[in-house]
This record gives sequence, C-alpha cells and structure tokens, in this order.
Amino acid sequence: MKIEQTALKDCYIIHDTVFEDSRGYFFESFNEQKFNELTGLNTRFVQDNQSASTKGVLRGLHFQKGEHAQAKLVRVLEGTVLDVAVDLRKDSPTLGQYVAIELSATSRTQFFVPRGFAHGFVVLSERAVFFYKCDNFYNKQAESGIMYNDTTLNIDWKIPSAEMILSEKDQQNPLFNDIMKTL
Ligand SMILES: Cc1cn([C@H]2C[C@H](O)[C@@H](COP(=O)(O)OP(=O)(O)O[C@H]3O[C@H](C)C(=O)[C@H](O)[C@H]3O)O2)c(=O)[nH]c1=O
Repeated sequence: MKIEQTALKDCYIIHDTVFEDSRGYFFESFNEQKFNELTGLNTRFVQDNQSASTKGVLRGLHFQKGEHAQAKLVRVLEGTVLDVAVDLRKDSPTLGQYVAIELSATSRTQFFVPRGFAHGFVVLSERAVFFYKCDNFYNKQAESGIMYNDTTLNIDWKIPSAEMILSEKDQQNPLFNDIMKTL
C-alpha cells in the first residue's frame, strides 16, 4: 500500500499492492494499521456503503454537519467514476478548493476524503458500483449538500450537465457561499 498526497491536507490517494498470479489477483483492500501508519491519522471506520449507478448519474455533493461529519475511504468495484472532494474546513488555506480523481475497478485506486469535506462522484462508464467506508454513522438530520455546478467551486465534471442524472434532492442542493454561512 502506498499513499500519495494531494493539494488538500489529509486528502490522500491510495495505491494498493496487488498480488497477481495465474488464478487472478489478491490485495488487502483495507488494513487499519497500515492505513493509520501511512497517513499519520487515527481513523476507525464504522460503516460501509455501496451504491450502483448508471452512466451520467451524479451523487453529491454531500456531507454531514458538525459532530456527524464523516471521513470516507472510497473505491470503485465496477466501472469508472470521476470522484470529487471539496474542502469545507473553515480554517483551511484550501477552503473551497477541490480534488477530482478518476477511480475505476481496473485501477483499484482508492481515495481518502477527510471529515470537513463535501464529496460526490459522476459515473463515466455504462455502470459503476461504488463502495466506501465511513468513520461516522449516517445521520439524516445532519445531512447537507452543495450544488454540483456551483460556479464558486467551478468543478470540471468531465461530462456535460445535459448528460447528468441527479436525485430530486441533489437538484436542489444549496450554494457553497450560502452553506458556509451555516457551518
Ligand atoms: C448515505 C446513506 C443513505 N441512506 C439512505 C437514505 C435514502 O433513503 C437512500 C439513498 O440515499 P442518498 O440518495 O442520499 O444516496 P447517495 O446519493 O448515494 O448519497 C451518498 O452520496 C455521496 C456519494 C456521499 O458521499 C454520501 O455518503 C451519500 O450522501 O439511502 C442510508 O440509509 N444510509 C446512508 O448512509
């Protein structure tokens, strides 16, 4: 397992060590000791989530507020997505900046999104199965979001908005500048 820093503090790209042989492949998809040693964090994940989506589906940008904030370790089990993490940490010098990374079942790359970030992804392949570990439990009352096409964030999602499929909820997410007033 190797980790790669990003421009946003504590937001890491993880490259797993894959053992391939004539049968196929094996890799440790998560090892708490190695993860915390390499990141210097003390993360304990408590909930795993999985979703399947067709091409163009955009889930996000989502986050949970306050004490219910979640760090997420995300990866793709099938297909390809563009995954995006936005820094919402008020004291961060990179507040409002984002990292976008293509994750796929073939690359097996993982992406760690710390607490204090909004997170979302858009599906680039015909179908994608998305799996992620969370270090805090789901709390519906603490859920919040930001419009994916907020011009302040100016995220390049790589596909036209006309091709995107969003939930009713995600079509009505607040804007970054408005939500930051509530945090
Ligand atoms: C997130 C979550 C949802 N749910 C229920 C609530 C709804 O009845 C249903 C679908 O929820 P939602 O439409 O919010 O699912 P996504 O749009 O995939 O939401 C996720 O999207 C992006 C990618 C994220 O990073 C978040 O973890 C998460 O918000 O599952 C639960 O029961 N537990 C949960 O942890």
